[in-house]
Amino acid sequence: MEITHFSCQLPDGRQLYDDLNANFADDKVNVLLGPNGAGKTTLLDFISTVNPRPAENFVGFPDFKQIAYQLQGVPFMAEATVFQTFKMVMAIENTNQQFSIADLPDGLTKVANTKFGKLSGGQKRLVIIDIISRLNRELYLFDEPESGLDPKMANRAIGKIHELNQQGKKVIMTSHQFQNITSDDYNLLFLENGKIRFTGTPAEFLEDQRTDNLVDAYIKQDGMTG
Ligand SMILES: Nc1ncnc2c1ncn2[C@@H]1O[C@H](COP(=O)(O)OP(=O)(O)OP(=O)(O)O)[C@@H](O)[C@H]1O
Repeated sequence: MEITHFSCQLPDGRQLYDDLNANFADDKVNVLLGPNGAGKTTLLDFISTVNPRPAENFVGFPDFKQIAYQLQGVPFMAEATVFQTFKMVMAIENTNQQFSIADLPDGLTKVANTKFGKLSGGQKRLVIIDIISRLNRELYLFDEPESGLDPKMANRAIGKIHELNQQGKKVIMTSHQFQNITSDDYNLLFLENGKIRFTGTPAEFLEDQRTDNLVDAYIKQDGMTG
């Protein structure tokens, strides 16, 4: 999957993307990094076709029916319980699986009968990530999946995303909490001032910025064009 020579201006005239080129690895979890307002979420909107996706600039991405997208917002009914929400999605997906409370992931069984609207922000995010991970798609997009999660749950969310990729699914996520993303199974793409400024593994990012700390590497990269 690649984006080639993509430019886009915002309605107020700001140049959000300026001849942007990006290469996404199929066999790694792609992590879009970059400062607030750089355009990470909007890029996921284009990839997912929430925003119309120009075919000449977006090459090798699956059709929207083959994409699952975890938006930052909350897509489920406030009045349905967690268990009903899972059951409903499984029924729509036509998986023909029997789904019981015991099938809910750790951390959600105790709120199985709580209404979705009454969950905490982090619990809502956990439900969304778990449900999305159960869908059968070619490409999964996650927008700041660890945001608002406690460290244990954040690790679990990242673990699920990593597992999807290990099962052969393509994954692109955005993140501001990448300190624990250190293995070669990740492909970092640093977006800033309209272009992808760096692409490579965490180890390559550290080497590029001559440091042994990913946050330092991020700040140094940000300082180069910011
Ligand atoms: N349809 C739109 N109309 C006007 N401005 C828009 C539109 N879509 C995006 N923007 C602007 O584009 C910029 C990039 O937004 P985006 O949400 O993609 O950034 P981001 O990198 O995901 O930021 P963050 O890390 O803070 O979530 C913002 O300044 C936003 O206001």
